[in-house]
Amino acid sequence: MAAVTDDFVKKCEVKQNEALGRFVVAQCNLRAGETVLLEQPIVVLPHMGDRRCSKCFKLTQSFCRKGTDIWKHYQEHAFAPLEASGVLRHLQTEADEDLVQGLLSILDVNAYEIRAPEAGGSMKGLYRRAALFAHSCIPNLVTAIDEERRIKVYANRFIAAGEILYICYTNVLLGTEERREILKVGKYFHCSCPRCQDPTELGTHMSSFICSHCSCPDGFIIRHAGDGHEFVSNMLERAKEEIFHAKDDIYRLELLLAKLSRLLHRNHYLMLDLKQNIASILRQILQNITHRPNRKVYERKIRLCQEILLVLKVVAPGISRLKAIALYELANTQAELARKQYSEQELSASDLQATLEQVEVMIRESLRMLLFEPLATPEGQLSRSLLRELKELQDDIKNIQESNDD
Ligand SMILES: C[S@@+](CC[C@H](N)C(=O)[O-])C[C@H]1O[C@@H](n2cnc3c(N)ncnc32)[C@H](O)[C@@H]1O
Repeated sequence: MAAVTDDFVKKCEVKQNEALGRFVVAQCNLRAGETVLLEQPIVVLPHMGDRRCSKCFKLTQSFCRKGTDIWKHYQEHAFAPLEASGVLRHLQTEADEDLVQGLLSILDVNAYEIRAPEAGGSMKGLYRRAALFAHSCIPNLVTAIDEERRIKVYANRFIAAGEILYICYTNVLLGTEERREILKVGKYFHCSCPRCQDPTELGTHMSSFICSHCSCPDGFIIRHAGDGHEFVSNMLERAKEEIFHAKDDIYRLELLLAKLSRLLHRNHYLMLDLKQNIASILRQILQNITHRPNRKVYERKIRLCQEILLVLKVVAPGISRLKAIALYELANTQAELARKQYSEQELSASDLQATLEQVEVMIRESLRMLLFEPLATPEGQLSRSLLRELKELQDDIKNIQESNDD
């Protein structure tokens, strides 16, 4: 039996209908950030093709599971009872491709992606209760999985008793057609959440094109899901390939952004993808003091973070990890630029103070969202270092104020 806290039993009710199958409803009002579930996985699986140690879950060249505690545990609690019951003998003759495929698809539909110990790696975990939450592209829950592979599910906004609890099975920064395709292929349903039904994607235009037939400065064509024009699909595929091949070449990415800005709305999900890639390369440039970046590099990163945040505020309302990180990136870059300008005497002490005070507001907002993350996650760790940065920032502001007063 998976280890769970009482939260789920007290705050949630499992219901069932034809459209969603089983789903979960709030039994009481829930505060933003309130935990509804903490649960250990019942099964953890490597990604297809990966070989991982069953004890430490690190990638391994050879299987090293035999003899570990988990091996003995499964031997005692799973293998031995199955063997004693005679089920295995039955499976050896009856288990066919359909059965195996069926079992794997049950795992795909219900399992959560777990970050593996090494950077960029991932595994899958099956959680008995967390698998019951329905999906929406504007969810009211956040999920976080810590280093012990325990899942925490919490409200991203106030939720009234009786509301259906939704997580997002896909990436909120994709366009409707892409999100729907992922859900259809991986989860076997057609999403008809309010965002999917709105061709403007809540006014963000994350799938819209620039209108080439008129000269209006803000003319664009809204793409209705399932439009299916071949030349549009081909054009998007080509753009995806070009983004892929540009890798982390910032000049190619900027050129591509300029080129695609004649075809795609500035908030189109491919434009956002490019903007995120460029912002992350700029972060590396700014972190490397030997680069001695000029003011334009800071300003470019600030602009990109602002543009990404404008979209995130709509598609990820309430508490959001993505929004918290983008806000922190923005705040951090603004503070660094202001300090640089002050040291080069381009900014007065009072202007520096005013900018740092704005930065403090942003860091507080970012922290407010990250504080709900479990400590044993990269975001939980970021929240702790943000607490330290906030303290240093406040000391800085105080010092500047005192020297201004003198
Ligand atoms: C992780 S399971 C959720 C629990 C599932 N409803 C059950 O009864 O076990 C995912 C499945 O739930 C259904 N589902 C979840 N969210 C849905 C939605 N927004 N619209 C339609 N079906 C949904 C789909 O069948 C999907 O494959």
